[in-house]
Amino acid sequence: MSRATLRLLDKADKEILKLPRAVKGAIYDFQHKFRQDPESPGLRFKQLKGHPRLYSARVNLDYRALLLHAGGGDYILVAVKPRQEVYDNLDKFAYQINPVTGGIEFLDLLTIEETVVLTPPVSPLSPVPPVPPMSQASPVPSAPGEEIPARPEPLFAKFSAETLLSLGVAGPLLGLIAKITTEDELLGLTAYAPQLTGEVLLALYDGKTVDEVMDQVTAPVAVEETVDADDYQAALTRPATVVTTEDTALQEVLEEGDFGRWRVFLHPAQRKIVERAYSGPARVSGGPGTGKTIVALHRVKHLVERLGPGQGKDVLLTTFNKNLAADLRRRLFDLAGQEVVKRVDIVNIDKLASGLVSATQAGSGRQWIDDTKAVIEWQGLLDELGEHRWDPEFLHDEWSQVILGQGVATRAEYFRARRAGRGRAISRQDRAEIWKLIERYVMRLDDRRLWTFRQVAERAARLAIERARAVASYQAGQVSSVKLQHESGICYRHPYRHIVVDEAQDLSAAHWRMLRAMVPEGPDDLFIAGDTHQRIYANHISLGSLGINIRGRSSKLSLSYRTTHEILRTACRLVGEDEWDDLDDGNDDLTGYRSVLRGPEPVLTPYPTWAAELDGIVERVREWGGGSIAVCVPERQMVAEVENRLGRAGIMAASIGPDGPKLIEALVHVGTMHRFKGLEYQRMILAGVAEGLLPGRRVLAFEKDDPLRFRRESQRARSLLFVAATRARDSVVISWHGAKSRFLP
Ligand SMILES: Nc1ncnc2c1ncn2[C@@H]1O[C@H](COP(=O)(O)OP(=O)(O)OP(=O)(O)O)[C@@H](O)[C@H]1O
Repeated sequence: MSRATLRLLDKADKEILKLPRAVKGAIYDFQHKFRQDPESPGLRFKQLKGHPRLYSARVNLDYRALLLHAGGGDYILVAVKPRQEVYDNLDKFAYQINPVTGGIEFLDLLTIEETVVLTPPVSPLSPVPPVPPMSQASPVPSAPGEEIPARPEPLFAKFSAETLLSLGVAGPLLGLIAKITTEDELLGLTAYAPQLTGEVLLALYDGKTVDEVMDQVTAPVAVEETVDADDYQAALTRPATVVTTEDTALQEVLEEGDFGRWRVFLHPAQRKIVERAYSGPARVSGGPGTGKTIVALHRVKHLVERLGPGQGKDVLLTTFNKNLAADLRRRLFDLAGQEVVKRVDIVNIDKLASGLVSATQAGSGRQWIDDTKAVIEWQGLLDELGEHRWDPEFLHDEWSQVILGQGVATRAEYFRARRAGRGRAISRQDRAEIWKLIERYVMRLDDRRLWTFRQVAERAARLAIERARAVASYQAGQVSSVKLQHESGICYRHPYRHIVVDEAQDLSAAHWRMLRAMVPEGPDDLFIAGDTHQRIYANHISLGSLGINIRGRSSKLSLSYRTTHEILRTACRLVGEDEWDDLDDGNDDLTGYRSVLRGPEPVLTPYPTWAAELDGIVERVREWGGGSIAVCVPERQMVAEVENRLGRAGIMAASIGPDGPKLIEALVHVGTMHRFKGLEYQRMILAGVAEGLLPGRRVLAFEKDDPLRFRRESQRARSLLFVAATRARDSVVISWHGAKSRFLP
């Protein structure tokens, strides 16, 4: 017989991971032999009685692999079980093409029933030892005269079988679902049920209506075409069939356990976004932990593979800071290997801008400063001038966002410039005054040989635009290639064929103008991942007005893979009822944002003083003992205070700098909320969440005089809190001293 393909089904790995080491080793040899020739006599490959598509094959003396035949030479590994268990339980295996999603599903009712009977631990991912199946559990006999307690109402009694099926719940599980009465039983079921069944049931259990579940959970993964219930070959190619690719090393998946799952099992909603062909710029949004970064990485791999062999760096992958860029590089390497990484420029946005500018020698001999230092310079200037009408942050934002961001070059242009999202309206007279102050400020920076990153980005945008124009003239045959001698070398094409952006919500207008000019307009040019609820720098932009038209090419992810349902619910309350933009001229919200993970409720703890709160942090860290722990605080000097207090208690702590944690192996990482962008911890303490700290006193000062600005700054403070709370995988503690922050429930 000819060679066969073998893919691993999502969730099958969870049971396989619990098998004895020797069996896992034998699976390695087995898959190799099977791919070479399934009919090889040693494999004892045979169809299982009563299951036209289900086969067994020998892994070793005692274990058999269960394989689902998808047609031709294509097989899916759905389970590995003790030999006798397979033959004794043939009626406990079921498979289908889900009529709603068109994806292949395998149901190991044996494992599911075992898990449901036991009241499992809180997390559905926790390993569960086997116990007798539900059908065999006998009711406890009651003593004579003792009242028989009423059996609780099954959780899903009010939903008809038709309703559940229309939402995509797997038919073979309906009988068991009808018996479920507790949350623990439900979590047991969702641990091994097909993904959509679990998501639908948990959403209903959490109180969503059938219509909401249809819109938010089912519709995003439903297929448009009519599903042929027997065409497994067609089903195999659909995003809803969650399997490894044919060439994935199964052994690696099995060895890495949960850590490697993002590489091989994309959620159908994620896979659709990764593989779609877009006619222009596309954007993916979604709450924290929904896998936007994972999707961006898979998208890069997809684009590089589609480009075919080549030498150059055709794809740019960029993000907000250096630390995140380093993480993207590591992950892309894990996902796609060196050959793909070689084709991708992975660099944070300011480095990309400064690289362009340095190549032209512009700004040489200058020191480049960040926003914090730039605001200090503003303060210096205003003090010298005795100017009190405008505050330094306002002027810095006005200059950065309106003037540099839009490439405004003259006073006249500034009078006409759009100030969308900048808060209070300003008069013509105000603009004239502000323009004068900005001229003074730029002169001050020049005198001091300083350059802000905002200026660098603006210069980079101008250079990229000039270069794009030159390329266009060359391509139109108007200029010879010799004339195209650019400061950074000869350019006869745009620097990149595709650009993928992560953490898009924090890029400035100048960054976007630069990126737009670095890739030719056309199919799949820009792929943008971000969440405006997590915007922690003051960059409000509208992609459309910057030449990036994402209309009709936006998608949203809503299932969090990171945080538990409980943390997510609290975090959403922190965000409040405000309106959030969608990076364009519309609004975004967190509708449908959910998690199938369960855990303890976040703890909210008041303290009388900061000293008492510091003691509380020490106690909590001691109680947790280990795992990855972080403490985040609203202000910089509090970082050192937490670090010192932990140090005095003999707990090794390290602060998080602009390039990430200074000592990765420290038990506790401590940082300001800004530093937690993109990071992930098992347990988090959010300390100092008090009025006057979050929102800070500076923000509170605007409450009366400038309500628009107050709203904007409060929104940013809320975002900080939201980002911090959603870094935690398992537990969150929020504490404060004095009056608790108005953002807390
Ligand atoms: N399909 C998947 N399978 C397994 N794990 C996943 C999957 N998608 C995402 N994850 C995991 O979920 C976590 C969050 O993913 P990711 O960082 O991509 O989310 P995000 O939306 O970019 O989050 P944030 O907005 O908070 O930065 C990561 O640990 C990631 O490995």
